[in-house]
Amino acid sequence: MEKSLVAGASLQVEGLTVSFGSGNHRVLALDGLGFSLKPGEIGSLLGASGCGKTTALRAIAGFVRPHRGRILIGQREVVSATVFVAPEKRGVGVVFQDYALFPHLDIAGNVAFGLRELPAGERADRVAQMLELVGLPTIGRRFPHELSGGQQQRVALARALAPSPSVLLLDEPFSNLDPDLRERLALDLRAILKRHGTTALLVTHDQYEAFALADSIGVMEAGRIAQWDSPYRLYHQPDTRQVADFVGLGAFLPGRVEHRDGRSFVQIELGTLPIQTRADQAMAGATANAQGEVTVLLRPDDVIHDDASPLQAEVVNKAFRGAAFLYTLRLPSGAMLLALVPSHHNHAIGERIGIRFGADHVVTFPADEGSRAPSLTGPS
Ligand SMILES: Nc1ncnc2c1ncn2[C@@H]1O[C@H](COP(=O)(O)OP(=O)(O)OP(=O)(O)O)[C@@H](O)[C@H]1O
Repeated sequence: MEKSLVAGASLQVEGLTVSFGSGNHRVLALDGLGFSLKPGEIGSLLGASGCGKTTALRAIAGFVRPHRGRILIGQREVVSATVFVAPEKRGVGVVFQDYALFPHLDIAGNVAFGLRELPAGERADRVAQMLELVGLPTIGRRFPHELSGGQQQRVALARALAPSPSVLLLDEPFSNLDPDLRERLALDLRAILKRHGTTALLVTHDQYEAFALADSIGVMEAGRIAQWDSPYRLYHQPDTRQVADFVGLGAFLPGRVEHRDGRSFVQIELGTLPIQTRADQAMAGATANAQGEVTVLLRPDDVIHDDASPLQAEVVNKAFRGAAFLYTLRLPSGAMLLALVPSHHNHAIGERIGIRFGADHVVTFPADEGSRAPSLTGPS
């Protein structure tokens, strides 16, 4: 029977500041970074290259000494103005990008590496338990070079989990794997971490990896958190245009906020969109200029294909996504839009199709300045 497993601890990071170099060559890698994870929660730091993700992870692990800030693991302060606990005393496990398995040790030897204090019998039980947990119960006698990349990644995870770390840190653990395997392993890893009750922090620049794995995601910009939220809210309610740009696909269209009969609306080329929630209303109020002009974010799933709609858009491009097509559409004004349409609606490039707005929320940002054209966003 499976032994009861130790749940993770909370992780609290406050005002973490790290810089490298000096004088003109000084780089501020972390600029007052703050966030927290509850015991058993999986968080992710997501951001473009150079935004400070790896430095954050290394500071939590204890490989980098911050200039300012505090880190608490559970109730224990591991970093403050007067405290610096050595990496090996923090109870933190790390899974690196390249797995870093020991080539001369077999798989059981690798997983047993952090268990030297346990008596041999208990150690063997724990290794078996961990290999079972990651779905590789029979490979203990093989060597790392005899395993696939995905299997090596699971062994690295088993090794990191074996000493029951209070917090597990994962540094782009899937980046060496092919894209199909990545998302599947991210989902498997989430199930394993949840079963184990491990608090974990993943750093990645791949939003789909973060979406598949994390309960909460912090989008980082220039060494700080731009928005810390659930994957759903980051996608549907981004606080800033930069976050909207970084997370998910979409289009930015010009709009105008109007008020009638005590209700607010946004007028865009797709029609008049009622602003339903107080949060959306507050955002529209805060972002509109004196003329009421705003920029409206439209995700591909906000745009519905409807043959009966009077608004027609031209198919400019299409990408088959299995269950759906991602269409790039040109509106009569010339503005571009993305639409996710069930794949039995197979339209040719150049065809005109009816569309309408189909979301229950409206996300607005300050209006584009001058000649800046409406644009598409997202990695694709
Ligand atoms: N040891 C170092 N010495 C000098 N500068 C460093 C050092 N480590 C990181 N930096 C700089 O600090 C900034 C943040 O780097 P970091 O590696 O944390 O970013 P990242 O978001 O993890 O990027 P990537 O996704 O490319 O790994 C970058 O400008 C980087 O060049």
